[in-house]
Amino acid sequence: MDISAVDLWQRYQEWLYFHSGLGLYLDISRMRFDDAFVAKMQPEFERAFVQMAELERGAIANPDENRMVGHYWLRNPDLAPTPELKQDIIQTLEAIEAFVAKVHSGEIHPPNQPKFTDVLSIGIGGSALGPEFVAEALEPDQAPMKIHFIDNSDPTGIDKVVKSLEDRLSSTLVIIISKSGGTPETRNGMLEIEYAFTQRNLNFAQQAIAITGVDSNLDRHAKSQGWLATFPMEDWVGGRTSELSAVGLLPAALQGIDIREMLAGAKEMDIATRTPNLKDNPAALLALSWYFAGNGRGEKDMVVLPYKDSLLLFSRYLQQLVMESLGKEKDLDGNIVYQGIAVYGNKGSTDQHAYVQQLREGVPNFFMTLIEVLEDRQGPSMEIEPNVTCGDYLSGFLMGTRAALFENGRDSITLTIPQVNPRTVGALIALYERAVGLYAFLVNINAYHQPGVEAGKKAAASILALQKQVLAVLHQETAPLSLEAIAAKAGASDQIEIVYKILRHLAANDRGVVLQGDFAKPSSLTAMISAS
Ligand SMILES: O=P(O)(O)OC[C@H]1O[C@](O)(CO)[C@@H](O)[C@@H]1O
Repeated sequence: MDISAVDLWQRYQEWLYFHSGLGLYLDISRMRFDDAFVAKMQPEFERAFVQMAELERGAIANPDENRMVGHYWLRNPDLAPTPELKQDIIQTLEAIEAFVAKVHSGEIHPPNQPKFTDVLSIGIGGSALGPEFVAEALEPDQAPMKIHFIDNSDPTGIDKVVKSLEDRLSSTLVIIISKSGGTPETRNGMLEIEYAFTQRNLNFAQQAIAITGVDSNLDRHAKSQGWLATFPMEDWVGGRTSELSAVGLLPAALQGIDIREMLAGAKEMDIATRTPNLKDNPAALLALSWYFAGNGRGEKDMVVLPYKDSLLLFSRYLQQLVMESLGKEKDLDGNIVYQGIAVYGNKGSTDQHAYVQQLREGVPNFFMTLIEVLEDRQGPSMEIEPNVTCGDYLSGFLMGTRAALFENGRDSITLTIPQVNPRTVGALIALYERAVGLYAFLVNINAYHQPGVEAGKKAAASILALQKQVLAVLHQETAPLSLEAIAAKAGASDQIEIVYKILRHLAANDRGVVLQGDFAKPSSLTAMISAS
């Protein structure tokens, strides 16, 4: 499509979406679809709008897990399918606010300290990415509490957090977030921090709270240990759509972020994205663009570049939301489809000095989403050059990248918000949640399960079970054994490579295992339990 500047300006105006309440613009004019494509997609969208309305009314939209999908109810409890669910949502929100007020006032405080000073949030995936994104985007200058995260089973990462908190560990409120209440990384983080508390004679239970599914292992553990509080994570809220449940709201409120405004922004966006009319529905416009870019098969990656440092983690947040929702082997009819859209990005203009070279000139396997924030900063800016500020440069870089990409046949979407604030962040979250939901209906997949992740978890569990067997074998021997012999004795002859890697890891960590031989030739190695 070779288009003149005048026609492009026309196309821009024809496709521009503007939400006056939020001051949000969506521009898909630089996606090169034509009218025939839109006409072809129209009936597909009509179907998707009907399916979406059913989902919001409480239909089982996650057939595998036999669950409703209710994150939309969180910001408008009146939509909940039963009065009980509505009441639960309202009560949880009120409980969060009451708890946070007591923490901020010092009514709830750690033993021997007048107030909690810090929050340590331990969780992974959907139980971390939303709170991390929001903390980075919205942390107030004078936050009443500073937040820290553990979102991995990496001992060095955990040590770093503990070290940074050291003197304030005694006034740190620890939140363990896990819907299932059984995710190993989160459990490990909890045990490590509990240990750090014990070593310092601190009482973990009196500084801990849990956000988890009712009656999960974590819920029972927290209650039996007398933790400060527990907050529910409803089974109809998926991890990656949980930012506006207790998972995201409690940490945000503790940091002094206005969570009612986040909910209000999301609610306003939900209303806009419920419109069953393609051109008036920003989520449908996004889904249309994604479908066009990747042929409805994810053939192109979604690069997300917010031109605002505080939105740095948005692409990481979207990576889970989009890829865990859309990355599926089978469609709803059981056909093999290998669906998905790969998402990556950090921020502009920083990334222009990294990989944008390839985007402009290299393999054209992506489409871009540029996120623009109209307000440069609060207060006036100095002039870098006559009549030019730093923010003008950032804006110029964004427009320049958009133009340079388009010139070279690379499509882009531009999303513009007036400011990064709780309302616009809530709206962004809601916009992408709905776009993912609509796109999933278009390509006929279940966006609300994650069977692929389970396979990795099971494999990891079997490796740890094998490690125990390997150690048991070694403890029965006094002479060094070859890897082959160890694997055979552990009943895992077909797993010799894993046995080797387990032993190499144990040997590298003073775990009582000695490996000897030529390290360039693993088959020459022998292992034994060290003498000491
Ligand atoms: O909140 P949980 O149950 O600990 O799960 C954390 C994350 O793990 C996953 O289940 C994938 O392993 C995500 O979907 C989820 O957000």
